[in-house]
Amino acid sequence: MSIADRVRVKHVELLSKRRYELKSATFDYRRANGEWQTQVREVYDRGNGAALLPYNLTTRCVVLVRQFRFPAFANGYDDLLIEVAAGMLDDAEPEARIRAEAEEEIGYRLAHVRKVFEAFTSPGAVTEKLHCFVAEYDAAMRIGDGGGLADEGEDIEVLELAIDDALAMISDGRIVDAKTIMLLQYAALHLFR
Ligand SMILES: Nc1nc2c(ncn2[C@@H]2O[C@H](COP(=O)(O)OP(=O)(O)O[C@H]3O[C@H](CO)[C@@H](O)[C@H](O)[C@@H]3O)[C@@H](O)[C@H]2O)c(=O)[nH]1
Ligand SMILES: [Mg+2]
Repeated sequence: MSIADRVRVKHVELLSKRRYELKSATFDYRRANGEWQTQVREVYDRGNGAALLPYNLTTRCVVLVRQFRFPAFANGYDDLLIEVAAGMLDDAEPEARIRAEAEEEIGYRLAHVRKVFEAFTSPGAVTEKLHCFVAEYDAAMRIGDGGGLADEGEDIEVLELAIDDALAMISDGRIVDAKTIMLLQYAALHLFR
């Protein structure tokens, strides 16, 4: 099913373009009752991304990262964020990008990675679609310390946590990142039983 016949884009204005693009779109939308309504929406386009939860069924552990996120800090979160490893695609294929991020951010060279779902992370304002992966890992796959690219400002700590502890950290507010919550809950439902 297409909804293209319900949308007529009339005007798109570029508001800002430094590293990424912020636009304002004016469009007509045909409402459920058939009436056309003009709307204006700001749209932030940073491209798409990929995220990964490595898991080990024998040790019942997962690998996460901890890093500073200025937008969360600006919104009152006074701590480093605990997240899954993730990166922006920069036009690469999601699987290739997430394998590279796993090496850069957590220092693991993974064997099989498996996409489990795609998710729009903030569809009212941001175009981003996130490709979410899981992968089995073990100690033999560790090839380095991870940590990210210091010259891009990354300063990433690698955390290996028991899945039960990570799930408890969602409940008590120590994990507040959406993609991380989604992947941990996926793991609880489908991987660790
Ligand atoms: N100079 C500059 N650097 C930026 C800016 N925005 C991001 N960066 C830098 O660009 C790099 C992007 O690193 P990635 O690992 O590719 O991306 P990410 O920030 O981890 O993104 C992941 O998480 C985001 C938040 O959940 C997701 O939005 C994204 O899709 C991806 O999953 C980081 O070094 C980051 O600091 C900016 O406006 N200016
Ligand atoms: Mg990243």
